[in-house]
Amino acid sequence: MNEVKLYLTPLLQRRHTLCQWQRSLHALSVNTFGLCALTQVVFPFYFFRLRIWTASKICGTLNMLQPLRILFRPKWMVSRSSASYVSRMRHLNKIKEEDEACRAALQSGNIFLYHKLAPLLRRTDSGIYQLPALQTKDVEEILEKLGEDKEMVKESILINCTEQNEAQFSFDVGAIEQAAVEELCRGTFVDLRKAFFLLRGSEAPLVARGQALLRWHQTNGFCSSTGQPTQRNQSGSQRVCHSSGITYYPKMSPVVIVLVSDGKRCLLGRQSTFPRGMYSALAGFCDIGETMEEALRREIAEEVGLEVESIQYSGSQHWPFPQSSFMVACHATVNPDKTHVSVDKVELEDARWFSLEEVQEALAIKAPPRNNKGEPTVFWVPPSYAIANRLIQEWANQQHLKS
Ligand SMILES: NC(=O)C1=CN([C@@H]2O[C@H](COP(=O)(O)OP(=O)(O)OC[C@H]3O[C@@H](n4cnc5c(N)ncnc54)[C@H](O)[C@@H]3O)[C@@H](O)[C@H]2O)C=CC1
Repeated sequence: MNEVKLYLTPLLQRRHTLCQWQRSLHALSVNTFGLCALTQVVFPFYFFRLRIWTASKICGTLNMLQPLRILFRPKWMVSRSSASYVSRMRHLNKIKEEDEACRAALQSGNIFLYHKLAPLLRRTDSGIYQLPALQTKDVEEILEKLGEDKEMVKESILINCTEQNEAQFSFDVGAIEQAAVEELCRGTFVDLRKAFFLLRGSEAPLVARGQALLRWHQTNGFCSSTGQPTQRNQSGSQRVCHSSGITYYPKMSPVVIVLVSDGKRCLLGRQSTFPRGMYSALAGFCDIGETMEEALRREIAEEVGLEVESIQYSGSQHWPFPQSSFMVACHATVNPDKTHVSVDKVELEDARWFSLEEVQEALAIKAPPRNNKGEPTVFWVPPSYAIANRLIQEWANQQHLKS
């Protein structure tokens, strides 16, 4: 039930980003070259290479003159100085692995506060919500002011590091009175689902990552083999049971999410727990030992009784609700002569084919109109931060280019 709430207020605007156009052109180029063979998956290597090619088409011919080696690099490696990226990743890895280095990094690092897994947000004068990054000494001061042991700050969990190599940590103050911390920090602890709507850019994935790590530590305090307490390393990248020697690492459950098309329409489904009128791409957890392609084909067969003919990788996303999932997003096609949908009513309330016009209308909705009970009254799709939205947007762009 909670899961549905994240879709209630789609505040963020959908943007036709360069990436989306690149992906659309990429998809079109794949079709043009007749590469819709059975079970075709575009691996990240090939995918990124084509993305760079399509970006060059859009931006003019200049990029085409880049040295060939650039063509084999992902986009983020092209747009950034690789030296700074490499040094940042090496620095991050060092503080992740070495306790002493991590303790030193914490002294000058940034800390994001959570209260019982709800992140602290601060509203700026211009009404924008931000994730306040506190310094370690600030957090120590807050703890002391509230009569707590300032050493508690050492329980912070490493999340990432900034472009300036400053380490970023998450720290849960759930044992302390919420209002007192909010007052001292001039902020509010907000449920993560709401925070996802309020934050912009890279702050949403960052806050989700911080929460996912805190949640994992809070629920993995004991060894499942011996029942003994597990001990974390300084960065929080692992927990060890010294009795059995077992090391535990934070985990994500792989989920495949797929937008099925018959060439002209796309298939969307809804669960009974979704808000009224909302349809999404079909998703399902991978079974152990399955490949992504096997999971995708199985889920589509189980949920809607269709056989997938071709698969095209689109992208991925860490999804923190209700617990960490690793969403692998794909487009898939079915034979246009075999499109009869038979819905598994245990899994889905409904699934049906939608035309480009219907999808475009749904994508244009910022916030669905509601009846007097507050229920949406039209067909709408998940908000832009969900990878389902990206798949639907990509499909619509591709259809638009085809027509
Ligand atoms: N980011 C996005 O755009 C979207 C994300 N999702 C996410 O994808 C995931 C899967 O979607 P649904 O299948 O609709 O979810 P669901 O929550 O309806 O789960 C379906 C079934 O999978 C099983 N299950 C639950 N947790 C599992 C786990 N960790 N490993 C293996 N099996 C598990 C349970 O039997 C459950 O009934 C959910 O976490 C959902 O939040 C779904 C749609 C869009």
